[in-house]
Amino acid sequence: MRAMQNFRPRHFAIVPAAGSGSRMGAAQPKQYLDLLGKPLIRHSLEVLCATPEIDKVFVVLSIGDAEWKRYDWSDLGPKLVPLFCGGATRADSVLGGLRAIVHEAEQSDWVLVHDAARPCLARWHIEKLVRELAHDEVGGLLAVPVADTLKRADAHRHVLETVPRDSLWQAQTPQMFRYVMLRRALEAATNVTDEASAIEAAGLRPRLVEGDATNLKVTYPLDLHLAEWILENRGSC
Ligand SMILES: Nc1ccn([C@@H]2O[C@H](COP(=O)(O)OP(=O)(O)OP(=O)(O)O)[C@@H](O)[C@H]2O)c(=O)n1
Ligand SMILES: C[C@](O)(CO)[C@H](O)COP(=O)(O)O
Repeated sequence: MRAMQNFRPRHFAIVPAAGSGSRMGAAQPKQYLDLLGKPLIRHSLEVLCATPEIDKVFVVLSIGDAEWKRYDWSDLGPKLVPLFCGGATRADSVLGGLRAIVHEAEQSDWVLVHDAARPCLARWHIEKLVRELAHDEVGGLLAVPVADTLKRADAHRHVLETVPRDSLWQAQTPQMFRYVMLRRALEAATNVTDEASAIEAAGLRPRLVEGDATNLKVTYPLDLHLAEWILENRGSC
């Protein structure tokens, strides 16, 4: 237990990076694809490690990951800790990471889960999330309001309904919750695609913190080109 006099909840980042990138269709997992001369994963790791509010960055890699050790990460400093405990699903990988830090994280510490597949994370995204959720009872996530009209379709792609979009948001990452709350929620959850879903299933209501569209998830080949443009032109957009 840490001394109370210098008590400040710590912020641990967990970066799930154990996916196969099947929708990208590349020869290697998308987190290692070249993006402006460095592996895609490195972009958000650099930002997380350089952000003073973040105390440690745990990267969850697949057990058989043979790419990680091909790179020199030493310039990112001692904050960065690789964990070879990825699972079959993203939620399994995040839970594996949470379990791996059980002796380091305390109940009141915050965990920020960030997709390795979101390389355009900016420091202001992290700082805004940490600032706006600092006193929140539950925690929350970066999100952007839905801008397109949304349709629900049947199996034959015929429209069933237009979904009112005025209260719809697209979830992003980082998603930030207290360590024990998040671990227990994920241990109880089934078939969740983000951390907030597990928290909601526990009967709690995460807060949305507005980010922006530059923090896209690189899922399909086009997204890699969009990420490249964003990283090269972020200052002017
Ligand atoms: N078993 C898994 C699956 C995904 N992820 C990570 O979760 C993030 C978001 O997942 P996604 O974009 O779906 O990545 P992939 O699962 O690799 O992509 P795909 O679904 O196209 O295979 C990625 O950083 C990915 O590496 C993970 O750590 N463990
Ligand atoms: C966590 C997430 O990025 C929020 O939008 C998204 O759910 C990840 O989905 P994926 O299918 O695992 O990429």
